[in-house]
Amino acid sequence: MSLLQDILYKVHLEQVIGSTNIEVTNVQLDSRKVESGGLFVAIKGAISDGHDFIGKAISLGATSIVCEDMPAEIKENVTYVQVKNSHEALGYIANNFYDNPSQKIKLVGVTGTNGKTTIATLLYKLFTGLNYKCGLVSTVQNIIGTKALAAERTTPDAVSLCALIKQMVDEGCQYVFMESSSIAIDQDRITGLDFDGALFSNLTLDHLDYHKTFDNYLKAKKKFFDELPAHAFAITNIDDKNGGVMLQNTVAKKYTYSLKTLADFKGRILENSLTGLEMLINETEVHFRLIGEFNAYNLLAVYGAAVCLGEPKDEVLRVLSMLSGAEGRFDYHVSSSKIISIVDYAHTPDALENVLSTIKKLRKGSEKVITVVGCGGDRDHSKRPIMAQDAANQSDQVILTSDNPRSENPYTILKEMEAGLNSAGKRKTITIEDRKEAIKAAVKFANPGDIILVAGKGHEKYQEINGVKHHFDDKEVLKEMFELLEK
Ligand SMILES: CC(=O)N[C@H]1[C@@H](OP(=O)(O)OP(=O)(O)OC[C@H]2O[C@@H](n3ccc(=O)[nH]c3=O)[C@H](O)[C@@H]2O)O[C@H](CO)[C@@H](O)[C@@H]1O[C@H](C)C(=O)N[C@@H](C)C(=O)N[C@H](CCC(=O)O)C(=O)O
Ligand SMILES: Nc1ncnc2c1ncn2[C@@H]1O[C@H](COP(=O)(O)OP(=O)(O)OP(=O)(O)O)[C@@H](O)[C@H]1O
Ligand SMILES: N[C@H](CCC[C@H](N)C(=O)O)C(=O)O
Ligand SMILES: [Mg+2]
Repeated sequence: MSLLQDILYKVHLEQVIGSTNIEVTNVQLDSRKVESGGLFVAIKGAISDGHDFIGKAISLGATSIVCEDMPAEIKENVTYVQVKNSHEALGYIANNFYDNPSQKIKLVGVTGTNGKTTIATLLYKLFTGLNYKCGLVSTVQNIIGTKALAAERTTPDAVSLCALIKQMVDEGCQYVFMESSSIAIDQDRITGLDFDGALFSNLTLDHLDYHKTFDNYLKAKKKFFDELPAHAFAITNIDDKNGGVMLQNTVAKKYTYSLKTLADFKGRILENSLTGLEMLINETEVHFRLIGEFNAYNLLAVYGAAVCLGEPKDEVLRVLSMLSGAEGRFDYHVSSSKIISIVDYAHTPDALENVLSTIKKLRKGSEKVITVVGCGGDRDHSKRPIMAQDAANQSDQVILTSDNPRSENPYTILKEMEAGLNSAGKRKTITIEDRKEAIKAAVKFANPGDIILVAGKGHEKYQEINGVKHHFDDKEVLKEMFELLEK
């Protein structure tokens, strides 16, 4: 329990009606979860307006309300706090309510279009390997020590996030590695957290449905670095066009990593094959189990962060060389008839291009590349035609299929993808809406030595159709089809 006046520390107040000298027992941004003695923060969202649920929150026992607009009806025994920005206020309130857990551990955040999960997961595995108890907040899962919890989003809302970090602190974690998605940064889900370090991977096309312009998307990522404290470190990929911009206005200690130019953490790829990466990192030669140039970047970022956190370089490289990546990221399998299948979470044009160019470089001879790919519904439309053509550019055969159609008609999504194909692309592409049938067709088309890429869903264990999540697992379906067709 805490006093409302303490919980409001750092919040920009406009007006207060009622006493702030009252106890708050729970903080909620969803009226349906409010319990007796609760503080309800009304947020204007994309779908609904939390201000419409203030009455409901009070009927469930809320005694404090934080809002941008004062309601017409003011109830006795309820304290109303008007703020300029409810999202930002919620960030500070959540941190104060949970007693600022991020100040009690080392917290490192990762942002960028692609690579966040990989980098955060590798950091978690590395520091666990260095004998620390660690927490992970990621798209695939959240982990406290060795206990895995399901993750609903990449970066949870401010209340769930602070509660999670508090649990990590209470259970003795010394480090927390987390993904900071651009949407979460924009919605102040990470406002008020005390970061010790931040990493930037890259910025390419995604989430324009939400951010509207590339400039807004860039600004959301940059806000993370602009708000870092001076004691934190900030590491950027200087080979990315926007890598420098990210650190322009930060007061944190600045570091760079690169595969192409001089940098604090400099890497060079000596060999890139299906057995892994042979790299020179700041003059030390190391072999890694991860595959592909994009993972060379991820490994450099992880190495840089570990060095910034004071770990001995040789020990970092020794542990890092033994690690595998995150589930569903370049997840590689060879069937009994020697057909190679790769499940990868590439769901942006850049990621798809990277995965396919990695596959291309790994090909030895005349093996065919068969790509199965779709695009998610209720997400950025602009990436759909581009991803179809990207797939066609670097594959011998493309099967367009459904990803998570969500509330959209899957055929509309597929039509938008097909519209991006040039005539050569059209000739090698077929569309099979049913994802299971699409994977089956790919396995049928493949001969020994050929490579099947199933892109877009990676670790996901479901397919979301009209608000219902049906069990679906690309790796499981591939296995089933190999068993069925290779008998
Ligand atoms: C577009 C977006 O990010 N939406 C998120 C956002 O919703 P919103 O603010 O628009 O909420 P809303 O539904 O309009 O409701 C407004 C407010 O009214 C409240 N409400 C609503 C109904 C009610 O009865 N009572 C009530 O109090 C809601 O709790 C909310 O506070 O805030 C909600 C609470 O945190 C999130 O659940 C919701 O995530 C939706 C489900 C989502 O799909 N988000 C995705 C796009 C997302 O966040 N992705 C990123 C990036 C992914 C990546 O690249 O890895 C992520 O970090 O996961
Ligand atoms: N550094 C990188 N640069 C470009 N592409 C990458 C990089 N790292 C991974 N990828 C590709 O992007 C896909 C997603 O990687 P990852 O899950 O690590 O990214 P993410 O930023 O967490 O994505 P999301 O925002 O959806 O959670 C991978 O499956 C791979 O195809
Ligand atoms: N975190 C990303 C994941 C996309 C994964 C893809 N399978 C899809 O459903 O579009 C998002 O919510 O936009
Ligand atoms: Mg992620």
